[in-house]
Amino acid sequence: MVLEIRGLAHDYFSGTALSQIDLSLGKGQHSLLLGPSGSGKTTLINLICGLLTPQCGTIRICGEDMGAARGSEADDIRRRHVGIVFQTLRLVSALSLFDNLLLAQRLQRGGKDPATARALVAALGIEHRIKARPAELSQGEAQRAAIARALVGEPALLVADEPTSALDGENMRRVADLLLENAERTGTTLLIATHDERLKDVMPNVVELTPPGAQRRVA
Ligand SMILES: Nc1ncnc2c1ncn2[C@@H]1O[C@H](COP(=O)(O)OP(=O)(O)OP(=O)(O)O)[C@@H](O)[C@H]1O
Repeated sequence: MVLEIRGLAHDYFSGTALSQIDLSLGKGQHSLLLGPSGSGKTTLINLICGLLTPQCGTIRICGEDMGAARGSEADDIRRRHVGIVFQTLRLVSALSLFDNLLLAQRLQRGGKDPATARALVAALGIEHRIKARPAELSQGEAQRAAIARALVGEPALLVADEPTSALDGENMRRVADLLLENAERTGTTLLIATHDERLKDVMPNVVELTPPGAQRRVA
């Protein structure tokens, strides 16, 4: 299994954010993590990425125990196995699009592979913008750059946080297709966290997340 979550729960001082989450995704499987605002999507992503420590339950990524990992150990598991498309994209503003990709490769793989990075930007239709800085990109180009940055290290698991909520129907479809096509091309397992119900039409495998207390389906 690329991602295996069992009995995961998380409380903040303000109350319970997640309770009894079970989720398994194998290589190349894709799933939508669908839930309204406050249902715990970001909390779950942060737990999967090792940015939060689980209070209860287990998280394994490619067989490695992310839930028990601490600090640099969690960073290391994330770097080796997980690509993340953040809602706010988080490209490095001082670097060109291409240098953002080479930096991500170096951090994730310990070396650069310009040919792979170039092939990816070509596949995403932004090859002509590789020298541009993030501020010079359109919103759609920046979004594709963020997808390229997340995929360029060839992660086993790609996690995308609300990649489409701000987009109109046509662009929602484009971004979803880009994520799916590129994840399929690289054999990457894909988890999209969103409250955007429109994505149900594109990704049939849905894990519903509702504010704590409700039942979740095990994928
Ligand atoms: N750092 C925190 N401290 C206390 N409570 C928090 C914290 N982060 C989130 N929460 C609470 O936990 C619950 C789940 O929040 P979370 O951000 O995971 O939900 P979400 O589904 O990602 O929401 P949104 O779609 O609005 O981003 C909410 O009730 C939220 O108020």
